[in-house]
Amino acid sequence: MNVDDHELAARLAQRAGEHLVELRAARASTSDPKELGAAGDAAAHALLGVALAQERPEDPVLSEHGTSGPERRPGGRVWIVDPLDGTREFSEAGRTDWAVHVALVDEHEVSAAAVALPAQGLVLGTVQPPERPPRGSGPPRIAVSRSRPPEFVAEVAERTGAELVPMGSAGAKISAVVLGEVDAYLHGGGQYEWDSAAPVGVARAAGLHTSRLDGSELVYGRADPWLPDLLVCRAELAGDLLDALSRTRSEGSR
Ligand SMILES: Nc1ncnc2c1ncn2[C@@H]1O[C@H](COP(=O)(O)O)[C@@H](OP(=O)(O)O)[C@H]1O
Repeated sequence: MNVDDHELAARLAQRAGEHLVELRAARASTSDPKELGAAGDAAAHALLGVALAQERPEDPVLSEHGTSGPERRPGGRVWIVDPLDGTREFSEAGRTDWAVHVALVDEHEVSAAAVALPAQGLVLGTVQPPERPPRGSGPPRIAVSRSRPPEFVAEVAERTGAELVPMGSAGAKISAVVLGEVDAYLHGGGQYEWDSAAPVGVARAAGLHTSRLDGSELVYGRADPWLPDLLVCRAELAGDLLDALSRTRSEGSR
């Protein structure tokens, strides 16, 4: 079957997600959490690698396990995948904040993407970008890492009157913004392109603001995959959040 890149991303994220749900159910009582996370990551990685080699043999694939397939060309097409984002949350019974990321990057932009949230029964993708519900009343809600929240977020929350919502997985946090469950996601201190490429592609397709914390563009498909910080938020909040970030950082560096 010849499917386009948007459909392929969604189909593969869904398939890897279903596999992870089965594996999690089958091994939950027997594995220790680290082993369960590693087994899930390895299984989803193998599934995505085989499927992309079959469906797109001319494209390289980048993940935290390295690059496979043909050699990468600067600015050329590359699939950037995170087979299991939120490994820690995947191995904690009952948690739903983990995800599968599949993105296609071309000329340093995400051109097709999907994020599966298998424990929530959802796949969000550029094939059919989800519509966000209107923002409710009340203070803005900012999703942050539950295990490694950046030190400046409390200050940004205070300046903007926002509430912090700790959550695992970059994909789950960006999806929560896409779905209107929170209004923003702030991350600083470290990440790689595979942690954000797919959910940022979906967020952009859904009309959200996406940038580095200094407001500059997020650039994907670079030789060095280190992409340590990002902001994803409702477009109408971007000005206030970037301003609060800039003040917090300049006061902090004095
Ligand atoms: N300081 C840091 N350095 C490198 N990776 C980081 C990081 N902080 C978060 N990440 C990665 O970003 C993803 C989301 O993290 P968090 O839940 O803390 O927001 C996780 O990916 P994995 O689960 O795929 O390892 C995590 O490893």
